[in-house]
Amino acid sequence: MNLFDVLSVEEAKKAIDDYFKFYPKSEKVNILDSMGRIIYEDIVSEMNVPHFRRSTVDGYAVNSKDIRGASESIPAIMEYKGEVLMGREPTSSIEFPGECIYVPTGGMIPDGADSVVMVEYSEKLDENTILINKSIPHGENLVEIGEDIEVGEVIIKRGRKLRPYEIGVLSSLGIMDIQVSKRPKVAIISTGDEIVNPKEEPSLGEVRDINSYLIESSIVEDGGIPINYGVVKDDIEDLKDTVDDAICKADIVLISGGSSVGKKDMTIDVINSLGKPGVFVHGISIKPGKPTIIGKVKDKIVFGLPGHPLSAAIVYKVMVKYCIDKLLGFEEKDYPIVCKFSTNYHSAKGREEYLPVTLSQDLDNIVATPIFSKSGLISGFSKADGIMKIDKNLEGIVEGENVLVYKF
Ligand SMILES: Nc1nc2c(c(=O)[nH]1)N[C@H]1C(S)=C(S)[C@@H](COP(=O)(O)OP(=O)(O)OC[C@H]3O[C@@H](n4cnc5c(N)ncnc54)[C@H](O)[C@@H]3O)O[C@H]1N2
Ligand code: MOO
Repeated sequence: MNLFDVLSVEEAKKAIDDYFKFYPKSEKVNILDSMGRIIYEDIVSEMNVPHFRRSTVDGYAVNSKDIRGASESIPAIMEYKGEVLMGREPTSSIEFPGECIYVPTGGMIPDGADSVVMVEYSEKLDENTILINKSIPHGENLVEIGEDIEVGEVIIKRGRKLRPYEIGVLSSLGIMDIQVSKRPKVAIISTGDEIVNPKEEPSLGEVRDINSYLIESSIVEDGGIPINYGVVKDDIEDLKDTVDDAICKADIVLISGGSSVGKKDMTIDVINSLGKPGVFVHGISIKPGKPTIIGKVKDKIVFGLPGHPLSAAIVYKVMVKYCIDKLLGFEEKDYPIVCKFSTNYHSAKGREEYLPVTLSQDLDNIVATPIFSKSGLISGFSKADGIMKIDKNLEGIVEGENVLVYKF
């Protein structure tokens, strides 16, 4: 890899777009299994919600003209025409002038009424007479037909990540099954003679596998299905067989470690040996994560992630998630928060830098404080509240400057 040949993040994404057309696939799920999934098609309402006029209070349904000017000293005298039962159609309407009907919260408004006076502003004079001592405008305390959702309205747009609110909307429309994007399968292979299963006690020179756990969890968080191959030692034939198998089973293949220039760094050779065009990116101007590899084999995208855990995590977030989102048909709208930076910081000009930060609140601002961590260490991210992106054209940030932080 030549430092002068590395691509910017945007150029690397453009290269991915040139080599791949990702098409989301869909499957049908029950709405209770759809939390966090990406909806595959627009949901158009076939009905009005509510489909009848509904009271939002316990009170008397009236024609607002009848109680115009009513007050405690001069109440409106109304004829009581009975009550609406919950969940039932009213058995009568009200006539103008002078009639009212009792309606419970959520009850259907009888014809002839245009508003509901809360029961607190009424007094029962006798079995047939109600005094109303408050004037309210037309439309007060009721929900009109279609006020929530109108027939023909696109109520959930394709590509939205489903939250409890959308699932509530779907149930209000009686839609119990929906098409969502299929979860992309993402294979993760950790490489390195020194990497041992975390259940084992590492000898001197060995380290426990972090990356396949870190990346598997990230894949789950982002809506993919992880296929974890665990650790493969630095044997080119073993690695080729494992990557070949992963290419058949997964939509995206991640190989962690072996992306740099050491004599056992064999990711490039493995990708190139399995099919054309092979590797098309080696090196991205990003910190951490520079020695990233991206290739294409049998129409599948294969990433060589740098072995350092923080580098692998950043490259996953910036590049791999980009592909997962495309396979899901999801465009994340991520709104960073504006924070004051707590110190002076010299950044790597020419490389887009990602810096973990902790957040705190002073009198006027949210303050972002960097966590100085080497990319080979893991604990930095677990202490961080978010991550800050420093533009590749900046030489640094000065204390008190506004910065944008993406919360974890
Ligand atoms: N001469 C150069 N050396 C290095 C360069 C360079 O440009 N020239 N780049 C450095 C950078 S930056 C990074 S990042 C790393 C990337 O290295 P590799 O992708 O080849 O990864 P390894 O050498 O296999 O591992 C690096 C480091 O990370 C540890 N590691 C690997 N996998 C795991 C895992 N699954 N769990 C926990 N830790 C893991 C590994 O033990 C090494 O310590 O190269 C620099 N070198
Ligand atoms: O790119 Mo390395 O990922 O800086 O540590």
